[in-house]
Amino acid sequence: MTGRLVIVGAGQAGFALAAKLRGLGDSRPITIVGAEENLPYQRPPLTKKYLLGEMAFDRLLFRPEHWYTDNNVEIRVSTWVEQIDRAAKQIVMQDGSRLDYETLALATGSTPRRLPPSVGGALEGVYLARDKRDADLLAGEMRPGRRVLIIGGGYIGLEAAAVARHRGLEVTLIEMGDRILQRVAAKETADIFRAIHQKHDVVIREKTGLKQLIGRNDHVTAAELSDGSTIDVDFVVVGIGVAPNDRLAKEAGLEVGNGIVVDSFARTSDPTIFAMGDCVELPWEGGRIRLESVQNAVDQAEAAAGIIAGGEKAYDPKPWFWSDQYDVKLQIAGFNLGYDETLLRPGLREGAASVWYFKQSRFIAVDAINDAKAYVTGKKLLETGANPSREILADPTADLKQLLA
Ligand SMILES: NC(=O)c1ccc[n+]([C@@H]2O[C@H](COP(=O)([O-])OP(=O)(O)OC[C@H]3O[C@@H](n4cnc5c(N)ncnc54)[C@H](O)[C@@H]3O)[C@@H](O)[C@H]2O)c1
Repeated sequence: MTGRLVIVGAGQAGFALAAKLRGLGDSRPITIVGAEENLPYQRPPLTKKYLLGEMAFDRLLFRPEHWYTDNNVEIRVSTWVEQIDRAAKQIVMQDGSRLDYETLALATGSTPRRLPPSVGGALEGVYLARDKRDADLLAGEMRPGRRVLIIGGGYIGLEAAAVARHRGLEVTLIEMGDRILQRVAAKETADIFRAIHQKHDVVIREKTGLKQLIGRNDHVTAAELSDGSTIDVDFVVVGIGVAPNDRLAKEAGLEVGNGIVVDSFARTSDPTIFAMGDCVELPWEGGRIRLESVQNAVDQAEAAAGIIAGGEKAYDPKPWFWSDQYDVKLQIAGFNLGYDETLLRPGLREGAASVWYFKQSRFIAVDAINDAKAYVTGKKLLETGANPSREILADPTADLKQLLA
């Protein structure tokens, strides 16, 4: 029988790899090792329905416990991997125990950036929003009338703001960049989301960073902002980005850039070690990128499963993302890296719109806001490589179907 596949990381990518291999009929022994105490679960609802209390944790699990036994997938939770011993083909746990592998897969994900203790990051009442534990702690703080400061105007910050308003909290969100969503979306999309949050009484302060958090008895009570103002707060949510978990790979001497470097077959610089998901840097249009998304974790892991099982099909990323805030659904198809032109298309229904991205006149991505038709059309165009007519896009009464003719 083929030797053991060890998967380090029990998140979306690690689970998808094991599930796909079994789906392909591959029966080699598999062990998934994860630092969290839970069976693998979906993270996106943690800042949406789970945080709102509208979804029980059981519904977040990818599979119930018996799936792992039924499929001969050993799962070791609450287990921290300390080192990869490539010479011995073993991983080394924190307690010194070792596990042999024939093939190793690193699906270690990413870690949220923390506020340094020098600015009050270690005070009580300062939360991240990454895993179930964070979401449970945050949910306990979300009571009507309380004042929350959200640091960071990315998806974490905006989704947390929407939940907090839903729960009746007073919300201030600060973004140190020129505008919210600067890393991930165009100005037009940011303008729409700023207006939506302002309509829901979120105070959004852009070009405003944190000077320091102030505490009493070790608990945060106020925040001094970069513009010299001070606001009183009951607790703080930090959503200031993530960094790839590439330490194990780096220390094992694998090639690491902005994440673990892999080829289109999810292979690292060691042919017996694969890597996938948030922790990797992968080939993209002649360069390399890191994609932080569910789509990438699943699709890359599934492509890697094909390779591990003996196939030859390379991973060709087809990025898509989504975000839910209030009653607004943002769906993104494509990846807007390096865009030099955008087109805002108002939707026919109130509150619907789409932002189309171009790079050197080539269509590369669309943000669809409450506009499923724009999303589906954009996705299809990207699949076929067709360039949409600007005239049709710019005419809100034109049927997008024409673009696919
Ligand atoms: N719906 C979704 O797709 C979704 C939802 C939640 C999280 N995520 C993912 O989770 C990861 C983390 O999200 P995120 O929102 O933390 O990251 P992000 O990098 O997208 O946004 C962080 C924001 O914080 C700002 N910032 C950084 N330091 C700051 C400071 N000291 N003061 C004020 N602002 C500061 C940055 O300028 C940036 O705009 C990302 O990969 C994100 O895409 C995705």
